[in-house]
Amino acid sequence: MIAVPFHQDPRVVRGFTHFSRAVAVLTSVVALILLAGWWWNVPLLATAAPGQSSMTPNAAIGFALCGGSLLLSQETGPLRSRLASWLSLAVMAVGVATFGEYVWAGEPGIDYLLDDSLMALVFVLLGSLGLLVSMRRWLHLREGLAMALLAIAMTGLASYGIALASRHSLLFDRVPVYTMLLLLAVLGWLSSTPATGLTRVATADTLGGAFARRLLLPALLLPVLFAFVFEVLQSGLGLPETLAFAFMALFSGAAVALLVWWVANLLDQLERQRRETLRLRNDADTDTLTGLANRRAFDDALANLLHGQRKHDAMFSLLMLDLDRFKSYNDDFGHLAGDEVLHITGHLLGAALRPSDLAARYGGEEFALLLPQTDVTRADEVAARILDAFRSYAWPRRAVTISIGMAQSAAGDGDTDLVQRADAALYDAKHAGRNRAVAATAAR
Ligand SMILES: Nc1nc2c(ncn2[C@@H]2O[C@H](COP(=O)(O)OP(=O)(O)OP(=O)(O)O)[C@@H](O)[C@H]2O)c(=O)[nH]1
Repeated sequence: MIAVPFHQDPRVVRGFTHFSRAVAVLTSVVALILLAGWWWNVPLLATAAPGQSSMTPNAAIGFALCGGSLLLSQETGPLRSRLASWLSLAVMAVGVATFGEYVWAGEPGIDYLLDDSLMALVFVLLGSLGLLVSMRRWLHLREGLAMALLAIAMTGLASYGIALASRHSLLFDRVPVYTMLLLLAVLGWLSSTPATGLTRVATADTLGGAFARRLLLPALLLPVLFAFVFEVLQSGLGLPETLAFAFMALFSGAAVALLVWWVANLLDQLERQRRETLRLRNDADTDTLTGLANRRAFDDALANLLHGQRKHDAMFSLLMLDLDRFKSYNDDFGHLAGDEVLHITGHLLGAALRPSDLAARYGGEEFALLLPQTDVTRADEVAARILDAFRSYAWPRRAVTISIGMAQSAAGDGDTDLVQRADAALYDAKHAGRNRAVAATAAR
């Protein structure tokens, strides 16, 4: 399979970068506010969420450093990226210190995310992720770290869903603020390199990109919803466990079906848009009388093939074709009859070609064929087929013939060289008596 490069949507890439910066600022500011609240013992600021205990310094410092590192990692310049790496190292140090406190201090002098050791792990992972992103190293490892952190944050959020449904204290204390900061920080790090790794698909200007942008967030929220619904069924409504499971299975199925329906709807909408765009583009590139490509489309295709010839030595052939004594046909039978001949010519040329070839109306009663990866010997066979098709066609008024000039592309061809060679060969075909094909090399 040919490797086709990824195409990013620049607006989406900018959006991801702005999101990442906003996350960096938000994380730092929230963490600093909570740290100030803890320092001056302001209950309102120190409290992570109503009714929950305060966010203590380790977590606040860790998130503040993480936000700073995320902000600096997006700036260019070796000094800033080195500073970003150091800040991420400091985040790891917060994790290690937290773990030390947990193991050796005996009493937890710190607050915790899910519990002490898990919070320590979170900061070690978060710091490692930041360090690797800042250094632009080991893509797969850092994405593995991001996924692990995302799983921790999602577990926290799911537990929040359960707590919300049962209205009792949270499964993991102080989940909302910590978990939201963690979730934002991970998404912020992933978005900070929008053109690499997993994020690359979400910023692509393709169908896959559109899906990823619309569906990833709802998919991430599903576990929270599931946990919430299950708890409502069991504790809120007091259903027996079996019944709660049965309803849950029903709910999961319905949720997945809804997601599939959403995907199908999106696919349908995007496909219809794509077809309409193709139709408009096709209309703009098509000659209405003959149904062949118009001059503009021919010029584009020729430029592409010439580019391929220069870059990759990809040879192709050009055929210039001109109806014989068409003026007298018009004079004898009228312009409309002449138009009919042009229309039939479009059919005959289109039928003689492979899907990869291009037949165009070059202008008036002159046509051009582009045959990729075809040398002049093969082009001669195509020309013979076209001449035969013209000879054997049951023309309505009188037989119509066509003359053909052929030329093969060559290294060093400029923009007009090939057309000039094929035109010269066509001129020779006319002068040799018409109703024939002449190759450019023979013509010269
Ligand atoms: N009906 C019709 N005629 C066209 C169209 N475009 C160009 N023509 C006619 O095509 C004729 C071309 O004539 P010439 O260039 O003198 O060449 P020819 O009579 O085909 O003679 P040779 O090319 O030497 O064989 C002119 O009479 C144009 O009016 C078109 O869209 N419809």
